[in-house]
Amino acid sequence: MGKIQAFVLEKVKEHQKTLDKDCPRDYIDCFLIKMEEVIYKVILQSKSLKGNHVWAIPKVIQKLTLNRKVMNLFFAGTETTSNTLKRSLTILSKYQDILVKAQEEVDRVIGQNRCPSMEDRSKMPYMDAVIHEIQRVSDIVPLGLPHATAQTTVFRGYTIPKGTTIFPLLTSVLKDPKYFPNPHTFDPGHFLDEKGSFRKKDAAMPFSMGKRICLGEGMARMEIFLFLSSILQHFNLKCDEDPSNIYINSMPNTNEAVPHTYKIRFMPR
Ligand code: HEM
Repeated sequence: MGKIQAFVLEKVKEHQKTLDKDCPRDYIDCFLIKMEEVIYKVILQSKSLKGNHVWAIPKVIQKLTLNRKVMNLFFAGTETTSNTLKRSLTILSKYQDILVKAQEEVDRVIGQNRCPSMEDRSKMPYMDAVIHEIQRVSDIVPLGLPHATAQTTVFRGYTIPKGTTIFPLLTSVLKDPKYFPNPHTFDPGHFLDEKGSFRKKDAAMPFSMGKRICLGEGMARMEIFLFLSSILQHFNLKCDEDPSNIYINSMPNTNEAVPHTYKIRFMPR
């Protein structure tokens, strides 16, 4: 944790040194520009103030907040995607028939002579279905993130007082047999219609829903598609375990959906 914090601090310092206000490069630059604007305003408004004016600067714009926000993005954006990719490799090593079918689609749409791009996704319904099903069975944020009721709310006859902490259990939807006939089986067919076209399902919500839906959904979907397509384009996946001994559910007693670990060999195709 300390190491990541030090890394983030160093990055913020680097950004400060090389900041060009007319050409912000990323989130840190935009935050620093806004912070300066606000600090300048505070100083102008309070010429009579002496010493440290930090207390007068809204908390949401202080450097401490920037460090925390970058840390949040770091955790929210790395562990989630890498966890999903780890699970993808395990699942596809277990289900070799599905791996081969996805590779056939990669070969047909992308071929071997160029890198996958996001434009390919709409032409790859099987791969799309495989990825949606990986995210559904993996269910990596089973409890969702805690929210609170903004006002007293009546839900299915229960009165929930204002300010009550709510955990929107994503598992209850992702594994709901009403929407997914074999909820505990890995089956890309959950997301395909009779013609083999991709079939969207509202109940597939690994990124949650509503106003606070995952901020990185688009980025995560892009990363997972590009990583997996590139891997399948160039490699077969082999695990030394017998497929019946490869477990795709989370480790028991881990609330953060920690996957089982296997050694998987990447064999050039
Ligand atoms: C497979 C990948 C990912 C999954 C499954 C995932 C899932 C989630 C879930 C379930 C939430 C809670 C939403 C809620 O409060 O109801 C969330 C929030 C969030 N995620 Fe992700 N996430 C992923 C990747 C990412 C990436 C790549 C980023 C950024 C680079 C990111 C940034 C965030 C942020 C900032 C929030 C908080 C949003 C807010 O409170 O308004 N996530 N994510």
